[in-house]
Amino acid sequence: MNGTPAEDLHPPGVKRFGTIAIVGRPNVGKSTLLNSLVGQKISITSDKAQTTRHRLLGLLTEGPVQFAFVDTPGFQLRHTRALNRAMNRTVTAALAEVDLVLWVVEAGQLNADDARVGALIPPGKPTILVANKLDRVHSRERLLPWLQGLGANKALTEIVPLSARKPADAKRLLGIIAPYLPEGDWGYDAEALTDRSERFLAAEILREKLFRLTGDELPYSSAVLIERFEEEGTLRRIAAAIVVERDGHKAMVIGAGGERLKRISTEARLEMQRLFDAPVFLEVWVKTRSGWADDQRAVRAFGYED
Ligand SMILES: Nc1nc2c(ncn2[C@@H]2O[C@H](COP(=O)(O)OP(=O)(O)OP(=O)(O)O)[C@@H](O)[C@H]2O)c(=O)[nH]1
Repeated sequence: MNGTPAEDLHPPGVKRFGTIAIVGRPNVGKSTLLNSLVGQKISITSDKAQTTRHRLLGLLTEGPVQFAFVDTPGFQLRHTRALNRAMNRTVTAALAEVDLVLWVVEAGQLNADDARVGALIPPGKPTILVANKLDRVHSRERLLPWLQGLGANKALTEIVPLSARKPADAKRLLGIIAPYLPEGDWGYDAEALTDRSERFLAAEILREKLFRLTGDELPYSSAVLIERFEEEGTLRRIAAAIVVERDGHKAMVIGAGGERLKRISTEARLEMQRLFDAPVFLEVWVKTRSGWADDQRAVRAFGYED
C-alpha cells in the first residue's frame, strides 16, 4: 500500500478510466450485478474527485482499465412512479455526466417501469442494455425475437443477455464496457479501499439518514463527525458525533424516547454493513457545538450486529 506507483503494478496497455451508472427498475438485479462486477471491492469512496452528482459505489482496476461504478442520487428506483419532472431532470443531468449507462432489465421483459427508467437516459448517451436473469429463460427461441425487437431501438449501443449471478458473465461484460471508457489516467489508486475512504462514506451515510429522518426541521449547519473508525478483523467499530447548534436541535435529533436517533443510527449501520460487506458496530452521539463540557450530557445510540 505504500508508495509503489500504480503503473508498476500493471502490464502496459492503454490506460482507461471512466464512470458507469447502473440503472433499472427495482428487482432486476442491479445490486447482484454490481457485486459480480466489483466483487468484494464494493462501495468504496474517496474524498477526492467526488463531484456532487455521483457517489462512488465500487471501483475495479483490471489491467490498464479502471472502472468506477457510480450511484445517481435522486434516482429513486423504489419510487420510480413518484418521480416528478424536476427529479427526472436531475437524474438525466446526473446520467449525462457518466461515460456509460448500464440499463438492467429482465431478459424477455420490458414493462412500463422499465420504459420509465429508459426514458431518463439522456439521448446519445452510450447505453448497454443488460438483459439479466438469462438462466431463468428456458426457451432461447422465444428470447430471440425479443432481442431482435430491442435491436430496433437505435438508442441502445449494445444488448448483452447474461446472468448477473455468474462471474464469467460479469467478466464478459467488463470486456464489453472497457472500450467505452475514455483513455486517460485513473482517478484512484489501484489498491483496495483505504480506511479513510470508508470513513468518509460512513459520515456521508449517517448525514444522509440524519437529514432524511429529521425532514426539513434540522438546520444544515448540523454536521457529522467520525470520531473513531477502527477495524477489528472484519468488524468496523465506528464512533460518530452529530453536532448541532442548539439543545432544541439536539432534542429534535434524539426524538421522543430516543426513537429517532435509534432509527437514524440503525438505518445508517445497516447501510454501512451492506456497503462495507462487513459487520459494523456504530455508536452515535449527539452534541451541541458548545464544546466538550457537553459530552457529559451526550446521548448515545448503539447498534449491534447480532
Ligand atoms: N435467477 C436469477 N436471479 C437473479 C439474477 N440476478 C439477480 N437475481 C435475483 O433477483 C433479485 C433482485 O436482485 P437485486 O440485485 O437485489 O436487484 P436490484 O435491482 O438491486 O433491486 P432493488 O435494490 O430493489 O432496486 C434477487 O433475489 C437476486 O438474487 C440472475 O442472474 N438470475
